Amino acid sequence: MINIEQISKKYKSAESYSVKDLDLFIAEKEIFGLLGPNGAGKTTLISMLCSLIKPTSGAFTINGLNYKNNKNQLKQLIGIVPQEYALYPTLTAFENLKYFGSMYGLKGKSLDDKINDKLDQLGLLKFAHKKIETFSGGMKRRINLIASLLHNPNVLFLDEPTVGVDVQSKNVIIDFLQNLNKEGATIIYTSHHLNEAESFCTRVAIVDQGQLIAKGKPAELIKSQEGAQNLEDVFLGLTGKGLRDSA
Ligand SMILES: Nc1ncnc2c1ncn2[C@@H]1O[C@H](COP(=O)(O)OP(=O)(O)OP(=O)(O)O)[C@@H](O)[C@H]1O
Repeated sequence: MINIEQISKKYKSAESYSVKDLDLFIAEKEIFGLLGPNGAGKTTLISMLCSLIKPTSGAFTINGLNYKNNKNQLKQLIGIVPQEYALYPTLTAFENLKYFGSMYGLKGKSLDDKINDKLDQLGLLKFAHKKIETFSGGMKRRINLIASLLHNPNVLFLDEPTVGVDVQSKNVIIDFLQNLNKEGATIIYTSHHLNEAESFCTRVAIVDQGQLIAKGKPAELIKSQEGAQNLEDVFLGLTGKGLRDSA
């Protein structure tokens, strides 16, 4: 249902491509992990799929919709959880979520009920009327997650949703996403947590230097690489052990 064909992105100020000629198909109801070293192009790819930036060339469709002709329909279909918090620190959690809901035309009691329900599911109901500036990183990430799905998106994109959060918050987020998936949502997420991806994802793709270098079910990838015990072994085998710093 997500069909990506020969997609490439070269930022105006960049000398080389951040994503190059990438083909990928993601089926409905998958939990799909995009993995890769720093600077591999994961955020760039996800940002194109969310129509936040335009591809330099190539194309993609989500449920047959394309970003050139169906931008508004795509906006209703997808939810986006960015890496950075997009919350107003001096407003309460509830006020923030009311604001995000209103951007999708949601309002009234049905919106309030939905916000309370999601806050409850993510263990935050008792903090509903506290200001965001008093929240920990893990709490803000969970609010960010709720903000992205008040309009019931079919497809949820998450850019490193569990980075910098404690184990408890991480488990709550993963369980919550697994439940969403059971209810029918397709989930595409980027991560550096390979153990997490190994157990959480139905399939993963490993991206390096803007190109897809492997894809498949975690167990199949592990089996296909000699000596690999886990996804981390596969990842290091394919991407090498060198640092990927750049500036
Ligand atoms: N706005 C931009 N302008 C120019 N170059 C960019 C821009 N955004 C990203 N890049 C470059 O594109 C490449 C891919 O970056 P991207 O953020 O997509 O990687 P990533 O896999 O998400 O990395 P990380 O794991 O560190 O988040 C990098 O070389 C980065 O420096």
